[in-house]
Amino acid sequence: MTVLITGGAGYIGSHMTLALLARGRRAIVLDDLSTGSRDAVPVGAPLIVGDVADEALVLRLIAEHGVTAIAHFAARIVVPDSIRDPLGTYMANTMKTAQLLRAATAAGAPHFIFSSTAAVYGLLPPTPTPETAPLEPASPYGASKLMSERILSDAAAAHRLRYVVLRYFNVAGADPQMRTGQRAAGASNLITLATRAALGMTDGLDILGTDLPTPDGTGVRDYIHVSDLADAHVAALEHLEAGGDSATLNCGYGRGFSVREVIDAVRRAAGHDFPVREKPRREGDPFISIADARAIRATLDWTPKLDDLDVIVAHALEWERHYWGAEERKRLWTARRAAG
Ligand SMILES: NC(=O)c1ccc[n+]([C@@H]2O[C@H](COP(=O)([O-])OP(=O)(O)OC[C@H]3O[C@@H](n4cnc5c(N)ncnc54)[C@H](O)[C@@H]3O)[C@@H](O)[C@H]2O)c1
Ligand SMILES: O=c1ccn([C@@H]2O[C@H](COP(=O)(O)OP(=O)(O)O[C@H]3O[C@H](CO)[C@H](O)[C@H](O)[C@H]3O)[C@@H](O)[C@H]2O)c(=O)[nH]1
Repeated sequence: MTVLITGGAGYIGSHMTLALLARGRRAIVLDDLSTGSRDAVPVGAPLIVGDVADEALVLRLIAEHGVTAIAHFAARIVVPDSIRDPLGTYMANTMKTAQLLRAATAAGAPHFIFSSTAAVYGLLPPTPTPETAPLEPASPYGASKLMSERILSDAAAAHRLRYVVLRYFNVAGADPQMRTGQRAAGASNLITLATRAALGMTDGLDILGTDLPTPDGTGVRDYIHVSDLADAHVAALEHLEAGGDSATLNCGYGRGFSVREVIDAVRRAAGHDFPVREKPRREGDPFISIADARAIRATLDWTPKLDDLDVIVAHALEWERHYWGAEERKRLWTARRAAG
């Protein structure tokens, strides 16, 4: 009963590995370290450096370790990169998911958990957004994930495979014990950027749009703590192991916060102010993105423990401080100043 975690050296996969080990489960990590980091893989889970599309390798791992479930996190995740390089994105996300599924079905691994995204819903979904909302991804990234969902459901229908697709909303925060967190220097998500601005690693934060049709004019998102998200994966695995049906579920808390509310939370956590500039809206950003989270609550045995923006932001800030260290923060700040 070993779980193969692809992308387990990355941000979310490393949290799921911790969550599994905490339950006394066996986990192995397959990661090519393209964006992940060796240090992120928790002690207790062997790391195999390799590609999810290496079918011979995956077949060998399944046989040698007795793999009964695959949690597939490995992907290229940067939306603007997917617009610049759609073919690379489809190859990395969609084709490689198909290749991984070919190995999984050939070896008879019965359970599969897939990391999808709210980006499958497009720019103007109904809010809160149910799983039945129109699927109109606005980027190759969202489309690559939607196509993977379809491939997975077709493969499951034809083989002895059951799955849970989790469509994440906005993932943030870090392990409360600071064992792992966001390690990408180039991370572009709001909470990471705001905490780095508060720590003086950058010269401030841009609010991307203050004239949106939202209560305070800034974008609204459903921020979910990464450790709660990891627990949702474990609950999804246990659902499948208990004989539960395949399911596609939103993964969010079902409530939203604006950019200004996030900034206020970061100011509270840091105990001081930091520079904030008002800029035009970002092309292709949804105004509001909030999960209709009823289906996940009804389907999985999952109770979020960290549904509090102040907690999410405090953990993100503590991680940034802990991970980067004072010297590195100073170096990043100086490099940023030199770059203008
Ligand atoms: N971070 C978010 O806010 C968010 C939101 C929605 C969905 N997701 C999805 O969650 C998953 C994990 O995202 P993350 O934020 O942890 O990203 P990440 O970049 O930190 O992790 C991805 C990991 O996959 C590895 N990888 C990439 N291609 C690989 C390959 N071909 N073979 C083996 N390993 C490979 C990378 O080295 C990295 O360790 C992704 O599928 C992403 O699309 C993330
Ligand atoms: O410097 C910034 C960065 C972001 N924002 C705003 O903050 C909100 C959140 O933006 P993020 O970049 O943190 O997240 P997105 O909602 O754009 O995207 C996230 O959710 C998507 C799903 O909808 C995808 O999964 C994507 O990978 C993931 O990063 C948005 O209103 C955005 O305009 C700012 O004001 N300033």
